[in-house]
Amino acid sequence: MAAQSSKAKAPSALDLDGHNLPPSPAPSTPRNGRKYALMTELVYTESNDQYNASSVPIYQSATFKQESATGGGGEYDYSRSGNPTRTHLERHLAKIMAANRALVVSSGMGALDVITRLLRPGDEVVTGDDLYGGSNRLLKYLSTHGGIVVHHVDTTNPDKVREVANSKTAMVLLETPTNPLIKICDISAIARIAHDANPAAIVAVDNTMMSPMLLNPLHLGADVVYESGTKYLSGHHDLMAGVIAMNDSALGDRLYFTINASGCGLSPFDSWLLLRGVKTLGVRMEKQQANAMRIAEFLESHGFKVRYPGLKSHPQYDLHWSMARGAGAVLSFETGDIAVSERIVEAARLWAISVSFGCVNSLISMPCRMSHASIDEKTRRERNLPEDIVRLCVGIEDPEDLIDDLSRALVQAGAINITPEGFHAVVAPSNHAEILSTTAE
Ligand SMILES: Cc1ncc(COP(=O)(O)O)c(C=O)c1O
Ligand SMILES: N[C@@H](CCSC[C@H](N)C(=O)O)C(=O)O
Repeated sequence: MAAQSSKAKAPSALDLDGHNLPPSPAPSTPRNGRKYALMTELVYTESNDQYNASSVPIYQSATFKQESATGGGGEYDYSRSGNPTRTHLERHLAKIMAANRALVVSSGMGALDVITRLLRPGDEVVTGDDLYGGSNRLLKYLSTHGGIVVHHVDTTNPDKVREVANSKTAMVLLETPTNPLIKICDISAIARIAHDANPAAIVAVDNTMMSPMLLNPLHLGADVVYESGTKYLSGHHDLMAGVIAMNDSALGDRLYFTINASGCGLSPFDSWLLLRGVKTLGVRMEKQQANAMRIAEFLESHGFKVRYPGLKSHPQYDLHWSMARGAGAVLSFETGDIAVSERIVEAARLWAISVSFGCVNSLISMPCRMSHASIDEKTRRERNLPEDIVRLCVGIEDPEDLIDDLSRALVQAGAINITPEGFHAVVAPSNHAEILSTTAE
C-alpha cells in the first residue's frame, strides 16, 4: 500500500524520448555547486528520486535493461561502467572537494593504482621519503616492474624536489601531513617546481590525513587529489573506498577509462555507506581533532616528543596552518625504546591496536611493525623512520577516558617516572635529531 500511495506521487510527465521512466536520483548535485558552508553541504544532497526518498536508494543491480539492441536507452548499462548510487556519491564528493569531477573506487590503494596508470615506462615520479607503506609498496612495484624511476626526497624542503625534477618528471606524489612522521610539505611551491620542470607533470596529493574538511589541495596547485575513503570520509571502519577528484575534465576521462577498463569502481552498497558516512564528517572531525589536541598537549607536557601540527612546537606549524583549516586527529610520539613502545601499545585498553585511522574509535599502533612493515628495515633506517614511533589515531570518545587509559598504559609500560611533582617521560629526548640517531644505530 505504501508503495501504491508513493507511486501516486511519481511524476507523470513523459521524458524527451516519450518514456515515463522515473528519473534517476543520480545527477542531482551540480558540478562545483557549492552554495552553502561546507558543514551544510556535507549533509545536503539533492535527488530526483521518484519517491523523494531522503536517503538515496541503493541500486543493487549489475546490469540495466536497454531500449533496443543498438544500445539505446538510459544513462546506465552495467554497474562497472556506472551506477546511479555511485554517480550520486561522486557528484556529492565533487561538490565537497570543490572539484569538477570525483570518481570513487574500491580502496585508497585502488585510487593510487588508477592514478599511476597514467605513467609510462621511462617516466619519473618524485615523492616523499615518508609516506604510507602501501603507497611506497606500489611505487616500488612500478619501479621494479614498470620501468618507472621513483625519487624519494624530503618533501618538507622544496629544493630537494627541485634537485630531482626534470622534463621526464611525469608525476609528483605528496602526502601532507605524512604518515606516520606528520611532516608537512608546501603544496603550492612544489606544484610550481613540478610544472616548471614539466608543464604536463601531474601533481597528485594524498589528502587522507586531512579530508576535504581541512584541506583542498586542488586550490593549492595540485592537479589531482585522492583519499582513502576508508578513513575520515566514511569514519566507521565499515567499508573500504578510494576517492579521486580533479578539475581537468580530460584528466577525469582518462582516469574514468581506467576505472571502467579495470573494474575497480565502488560497489553500490559501499557507495551508499560512504555517502552516509560523509554526512557526519564535519562533526566527527571537529570532535576528533579537539580530542587529538588534548592528547598531544598531555603527552608533550609530560616530556614526550610529539609530532602533531596543532602543537606550536611542530617545526612546520606556520606552513601547515597557511594551507589547512585544522590539524587533524593523527599524531605520533617516540619513547626512545622499542620495547617500551610495544608495552605501551599492548597495555592500552580503550585504544585498540589497529592499523588505519579516521574512525570514531581511537587506535594505537607501531607503524614500523604494522602499517609500514612493508617498507624493509634498511629503507626505514635510511629514511629516519624511528622504530619506536607510536601512532595515535584519535576518535570521538570522552577525552578524559582516553587520557586516563593512555596514562595507565604509560605507567604500566614503564614509560614515565612518577615523582611527588608529577610524572615525566623516562626518555625525554631534548631534540628530535637525538632520537633519530639513536634509532638509526
Ligand atoms: C595516507 C594513506 N593513503 C592511502 C591509504 C590506502 O588506503 P586504503 O587502505 O583505503 O587502500 C592509506 C591507508 O591504507 C593511507 O594511510
Ligand atoms: N596490511 C596492510 C596494512 C594497512 S595500513 C592501513 C593504514 N593506511 C594505516 O596507515 O594504518 C597492508 O599491508 O597494506
